[in-house]
Amino acid sequence: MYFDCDIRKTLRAGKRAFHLDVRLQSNCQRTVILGPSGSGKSLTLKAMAGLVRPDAGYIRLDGRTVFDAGAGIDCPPQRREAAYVFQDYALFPHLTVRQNIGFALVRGWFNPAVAFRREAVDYWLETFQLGHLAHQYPNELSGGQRQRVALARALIAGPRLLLLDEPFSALDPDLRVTMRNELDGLQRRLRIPMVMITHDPADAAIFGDCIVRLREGALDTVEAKCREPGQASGAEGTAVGADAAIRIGRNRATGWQQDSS
Ligand SMILES: Nc1ncnc2c1ncn2[C@@H]1O[C@H](COP(=O)(O)OP(=O)(O)OP(=O)(O)O)[C@@H](O)[C@H]1O
Repeated sequence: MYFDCDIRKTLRAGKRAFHLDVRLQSNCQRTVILGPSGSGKSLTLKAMAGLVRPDAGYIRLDGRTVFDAGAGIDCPPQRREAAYVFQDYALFPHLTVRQNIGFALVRGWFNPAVAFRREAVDYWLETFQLGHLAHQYPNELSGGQRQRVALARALIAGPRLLLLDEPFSALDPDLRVTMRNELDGLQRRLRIPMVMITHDPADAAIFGDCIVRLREGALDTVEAKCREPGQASGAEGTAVGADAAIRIGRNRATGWQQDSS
């Protein structure tokens, strides 16, 4: 299983509470999470990355337990071997392209030096055709170049899972097509499993080996593209295909509710 999560979390803002209650396990190379705004997509992905701490449940990534509320396990994000790429890429504005990419290789409080050289950084600069931009800063890059830097920074640490939060939303339509094709080719080449949040049906068509729909903090539907006819699917079931299996859990009445307290 690339991931296996059973998480619950309640977030409160004033008198309202949002309840996330998601159980999901998948061995699909490419999983897409869809759902209306505010349905809990980012919270789910961030919980997997270790950026949001669930109140209860567990998270296993590639067979390794990175969070288990009952057992008191909560690996910090940098030890989860899952790379999270933010919607706005979250590059460090004061670091060059080379330093941004090298950041994941540096331990402690120090940023990589401007002249930071490592074979791995050179490899990713070349892979993403960023070599000629190595000394530029994020505000001197185009949207597509920034996205490539963010992906290179995510991949350099050799993650077991790539978590992408709307990776193309900041790009104009033409560039979106280009970068979608680039990521498609890269993922096929590296065979790195990924989970992507998107609103764009074109992303789901390309990357959705499994498509998970969330609604009001809970699982709504799951589709596995290569699902064999007649196999179970629904709120409690399993959809299994040739190389894809996804199991989905309860779909309780969750989401934004008036807090009665
Ligand atoms: N820190 C917080 N405190 C209170 N509520 C929060 C907090 N963070 C998120 N929420 C609420 O949790 C719900 C789910 O948020 P989430 O970011 O996961 O939505 P999403 O499905 O990713 O939406 P979008 O597509 O708009 O990014 C939202 O209703 C949001 O307002």
